[in-house]
Amino acid sequence: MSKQHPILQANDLELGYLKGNVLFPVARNLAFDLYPGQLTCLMGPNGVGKSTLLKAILGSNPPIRGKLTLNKKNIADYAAEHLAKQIAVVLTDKVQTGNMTVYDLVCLGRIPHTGWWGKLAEEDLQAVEKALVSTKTKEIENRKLNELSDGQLQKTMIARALAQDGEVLVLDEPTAHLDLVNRFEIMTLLRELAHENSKAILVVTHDLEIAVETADRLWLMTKEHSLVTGSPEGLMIEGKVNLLVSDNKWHVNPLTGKMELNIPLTYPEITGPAHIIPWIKLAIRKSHPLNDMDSASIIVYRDPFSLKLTYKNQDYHFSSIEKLMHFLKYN
Ligand SMILES: Nc1ncnc2c1ncn2[C@@H]1O[C@H](COP(=O)(O)OP(=O)(O)OP(=O)(O)O)[C@@H](O)[C@H]1O
Repeated sequence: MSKQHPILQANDLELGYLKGNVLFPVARNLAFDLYPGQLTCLMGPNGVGKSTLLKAILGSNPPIRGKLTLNKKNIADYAAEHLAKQIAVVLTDKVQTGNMTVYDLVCLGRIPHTGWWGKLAEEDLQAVEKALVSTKTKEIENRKLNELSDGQLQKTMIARALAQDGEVLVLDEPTAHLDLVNRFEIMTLLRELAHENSKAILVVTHDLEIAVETADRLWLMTKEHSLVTGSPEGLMIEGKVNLLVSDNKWHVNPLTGKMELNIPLTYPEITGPAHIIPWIKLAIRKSHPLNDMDSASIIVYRDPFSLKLTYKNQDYHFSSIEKLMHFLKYN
């Protein structure tokens, strides 16, 4: 637990949209603390109100009721230009500035300090340089934005937000269009930035596995329970990550952190290397398993790989997991 004080705090928060005099409520009873030096991931099903919460934090959709403070002062009481110096944001929209270079875009992060037409002073140039170096975009600073891969563009957007040099960094699904390695890289980079630069970083993501691996805290947002917060490890141990799964067809496996179908199933006794057993269980789940599997047993042999299934007092040998799956499916 951080010894630092929370920078952003909410209590009894209610969020929604006013259209004329009609209120469309989205979420209520939200309470949270966001700490500097930590990476926090906000997760929840589509439409639950994550972007609405980000808009409230950014001051663009004020709460219907409740308290939302930045450094103990109501967000609603900040002038827009002052809030922009404190909170930097990376949204999902693609930037339409193809002809601009990485360096130019990162310089735009200084606008809250210099104004649109302001000249960059020495301190601004230093902030830009630091942002380029810490996001590892220095080596591509002269590249045009329309020549970048999605991963490079996302790092550049993060560099721009960092150059802004606020205490809080808010990102809406920064890994949505990225491949697996880049998703881990971006989240690891955000974790490093939070820890090394003492930033409070709040990321909306749907990627449970990566969030569990990289975040210091998770905020789980659901219609029924508003916001449940804690360390990923604690929420896994208590089974609370299952709050993300509203459908009773699925659950999060507490051993692997992965989503699994809820098939009531007893597995055969499986003997073999620990890292192979979950994959054999997955193969069994996908193969419409035989009756009485609990009385069966499977032994896994290595070098060369093979499997022995003992079922109803008969032994069956398979040289691959696919052959075992075929047997389970068609016998
Ligand atoms: N400008 C708006 N006016 C009225 N209702 C809105 C507005 N923007 C969003 N909503 C509604 O508020 C609810 C929450 O939307 P929000 O975009 O915050 O969800 P989300 O959790 O970010 O979803 P997703 O994971 O799909 O991005 C939805 O029912 C949505 O239709």
